[in-house]
Amino acid sequence: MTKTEENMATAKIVYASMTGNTQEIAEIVQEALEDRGVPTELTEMSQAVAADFADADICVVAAYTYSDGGPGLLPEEGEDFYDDLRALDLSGKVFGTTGSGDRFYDDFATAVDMFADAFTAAGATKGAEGVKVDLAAEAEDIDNLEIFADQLIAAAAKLA
Ligand SMILES: Cc1cc2nc3c(=O)[nH]c(=O)nc-3n(C[C@H](O)[C@H](O)[C@H](O)COP(=O)(O)O)c2cc1C
Repeated sequence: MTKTEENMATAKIVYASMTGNTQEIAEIVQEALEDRGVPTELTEMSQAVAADFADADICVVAAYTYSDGGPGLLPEEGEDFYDDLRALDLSGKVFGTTGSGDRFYDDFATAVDMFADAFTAAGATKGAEGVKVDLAAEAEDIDNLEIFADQLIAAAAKLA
């Protein structure tokens, strides 16, 4: 496992965002983790490969949900990433998922659940329930994202 000198966990957040809502959510999580002493790398999904999670103790995906009329609900740039993620061995790592959606849709923020399933398939341990945000994050969402960060850190400490 990757550890800093103080035996503190490190985190990696990969996000997909079309209009900025999920990017902001990812940045809120990054800031919350860093405020709590966890060095956190933030990468846009099309610039990342799932195997990058091998270098982190806490793995986070933040993704919007996008239904194109077909069965797909993942961001287009997330489809390969999703398949690659499922095929990894991330045992010993903690994961959390979050993202923006729109309550107007029946499949509200379903990508948050789908990425959680992919992490589970990869053998990672869920450190916090997924946080689904309706459009842009508001004060209550920010509180929930800070709790999410706390729970991920606590879960990583337990696994270490
Ligand atoms: C064509 C289209 C389809 C969408 N489908 C869904 C959907 O199935 N479920 C959902 O929760 N949100 C859906 N959304 C809403 C987006 O997920 C929402 O606007 C989100 O805030 C976008 O996040 P971003 O700003 O990070 O890109 C859809 C948006 C568009 C434009």
